[in-house]
Amino acid sequence: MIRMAPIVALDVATLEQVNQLLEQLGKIKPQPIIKIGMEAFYHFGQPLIQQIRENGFDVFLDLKLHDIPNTVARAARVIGSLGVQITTVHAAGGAEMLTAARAGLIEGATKIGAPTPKLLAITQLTSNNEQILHEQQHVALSLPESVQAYATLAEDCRLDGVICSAQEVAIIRAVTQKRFLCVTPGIRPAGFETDDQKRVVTPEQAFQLGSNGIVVGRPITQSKDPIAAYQSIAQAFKGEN
Ligand SMILES: O=c1ccn([C@@H]2O[C@H](COP(=O)(O)O)[C@@H](O)[C@H]2O)c(=O)[nH]1
Repeated sequence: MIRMAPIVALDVATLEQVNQLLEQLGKIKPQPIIKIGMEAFYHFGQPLIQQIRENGFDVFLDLKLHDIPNTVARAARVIGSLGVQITTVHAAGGAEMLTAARAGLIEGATKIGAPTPKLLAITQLTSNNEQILHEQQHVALSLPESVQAYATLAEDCRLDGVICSAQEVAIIRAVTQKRFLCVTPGIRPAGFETDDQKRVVTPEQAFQLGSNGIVVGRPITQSKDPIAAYQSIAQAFKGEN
């Protein structure tokens, strides 16, 4: 089974913070994968991706595309040409949108002669729970059923995997091929604040539950010692690059 090194979510607001974290994380071997989300990308854009790649990190560009198929295909084409390793779309966009995202990504990557980034579908955000699903989204399925249905849809559209909570990995494995990836945010080492995350697990639990990769932000980036925080999480998850 693929076990990636923990992915660090670089959700910070200033270049000073970015540079400090990259300098610290650059000392770790194997180097973590760096996740650029909306905040960092909207602030610093493509030059930041370039900078991170030049520093030898793999990049997970987490822009969670969700729009009409044509718009998503065109955006994915751009993302495919950026040389990133992983990117995301919302499964809720439906089959036509997911297929368009994949096609756009392949086109963009082919244009620059790079490998096509892994495309992962967001199932249900780890900040959602049953109550939100039923009372605000008016979804009749249970949360695990909804996640499982989105995983099946993503696999049918030939995506590489999904973003889910490690709590749902087993039910996804029950209906997907072995190579299908389950990458899991909502990670909190024991004793940490859960913040806005609802479906949380510890790094140890994520490993036991069979997650292919964990995404960790605040427990590392807001730590007084990000290197020690990363290392302790990496030891618990036992990922590789
Ligand atoms: O369902 C999802 C999808 C994406 N995320 C992203 O992961 C990190 C988690 O950060 P923490 O600080 O460890 O909570 C963040 O960038 C989210 O955008 C997610 O949490 N859940």
